[in-house]
Amino acid sequence: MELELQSLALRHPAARPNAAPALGPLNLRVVAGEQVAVIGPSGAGKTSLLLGLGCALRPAQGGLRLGGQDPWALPRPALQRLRGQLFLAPQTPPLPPRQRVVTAVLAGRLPQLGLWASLASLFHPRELPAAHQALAAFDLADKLFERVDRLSGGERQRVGLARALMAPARLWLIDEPLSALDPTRARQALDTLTGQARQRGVTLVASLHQVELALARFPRVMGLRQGQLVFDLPAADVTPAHLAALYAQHEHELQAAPPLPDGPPAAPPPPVMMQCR
Ligand SMILES: Nc1ncnc2c1ncn2[C@@H]1O[C@H](COP(=O)(O)OP(=O)(O)OP(=O)(O)O)[C@@H](O)[C@H]1O
Repeated sequence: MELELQSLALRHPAARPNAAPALGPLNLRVVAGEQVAVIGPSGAGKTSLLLGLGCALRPAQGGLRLGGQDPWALPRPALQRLRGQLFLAPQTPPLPPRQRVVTAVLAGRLPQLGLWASLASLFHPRELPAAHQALAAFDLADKLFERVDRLSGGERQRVGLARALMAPARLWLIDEPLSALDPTRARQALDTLTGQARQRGVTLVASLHQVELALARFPRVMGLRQGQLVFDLPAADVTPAHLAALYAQHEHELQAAPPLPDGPPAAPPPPVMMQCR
């Protein structure tokens, strides 16, 4: 799904009336099937951007087009249909505590089921093989019938990501998918997400605190700071100077410079050093 922002500004309903917008005004275009990482210090506007793209936050100013449509100009049923084509994964997936993992993952399918089929699926999970496959992609196949409240934080986060593989979505909006994962799991989860998005032709926009992974795994990287776009570049063109400017006064969120994209190939890769949280 293609997306376009024209001087888009976003405010949270609870924001002080005189507060600056959480995001923008911002111009942006992402073509269908593209993969974009959004980085920036805490409070930069990354989550707000994803909420705006996911039609969970109404523009305060400017325009938004998703797949060529202005979602906020659509009649309600059409807006609901459009929302069914978006998958918005919050940092902490809202998983009911006593729910089984299988039910939580199959909930990703709900936008394409009717009301009765949705209700029935709560009691008699259908499509078990698909749920199993989605979980296996995140190394969670053995948790299919486990209760959600018996999972670790990282496992819960991966269940939230497995839902994306079940969703009939054309746009995945993923907020900090790796915050509860160790470095190895983080790399695996990101490879699964980007690989699956590519296979399905889904557009992927993900906010990340792991700058080195954003640069290594995404072709395009946007830097946000105080709601403004600092850069929007191919990952290979992002330099340590860009990152230093993006994280100025927030250096604790960026503890080391990334390996230079065209640095000497003989050197062994440095350990994962940039823990931005
Ligand atoms: N629910 C809210 N009500 C009012 N203001 C908010 C709300 N959520 C975020 N903001 C404000 O909007 C701005 C952008 O916040 P946002 O959560 O989008 O940043 P972020 O880059 O995702 O931060 P983080 O990396 O810490 O998650 C901040 O100034 C923040 O204080």
